[in-house]
Amino acid sequence: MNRKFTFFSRFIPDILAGRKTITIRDDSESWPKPGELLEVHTFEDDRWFCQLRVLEISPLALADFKEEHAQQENMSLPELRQVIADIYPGQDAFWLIRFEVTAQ
Ligand SMILES: CC(=O)Nc1ccn([C@@H]2O[C@H](CO)[C@@H](O)[C@H]2O)c(=O)n1
Repeated sequence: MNRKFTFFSRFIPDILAGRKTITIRDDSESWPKPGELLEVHTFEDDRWFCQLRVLEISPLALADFKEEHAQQENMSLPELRQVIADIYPGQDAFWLIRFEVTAQ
């Protein structure tokens, strides 16, 4: 049984088109392992929208966010910093999860 993972629905188009290939999460979502398949649902209404394979999970501090990470989110670096500050106010230690879409 593959585990469930959620994204805010505003990111669905970028994920399905392969423009967003990473997500940055806190410790509570640091459990995915490379190779694992995730059944991905919307955060808002729990609707399945794709399956992802985890390619990499690695620690990433706020101070180490780079343009390269923003590109993999299909955002500018200031946008990415703002998104993270909105979702995770006051936090500075994260996990980078890199993925590929395996079904949609
Ligand atoms: C419950 C909960 O935290 N859900 C999240 C958390 C994060 N993200 C996105 O991952 C990237 C880096 O965080 C950004 O694109 C975020 O918007 C998301 O879609 N859903």
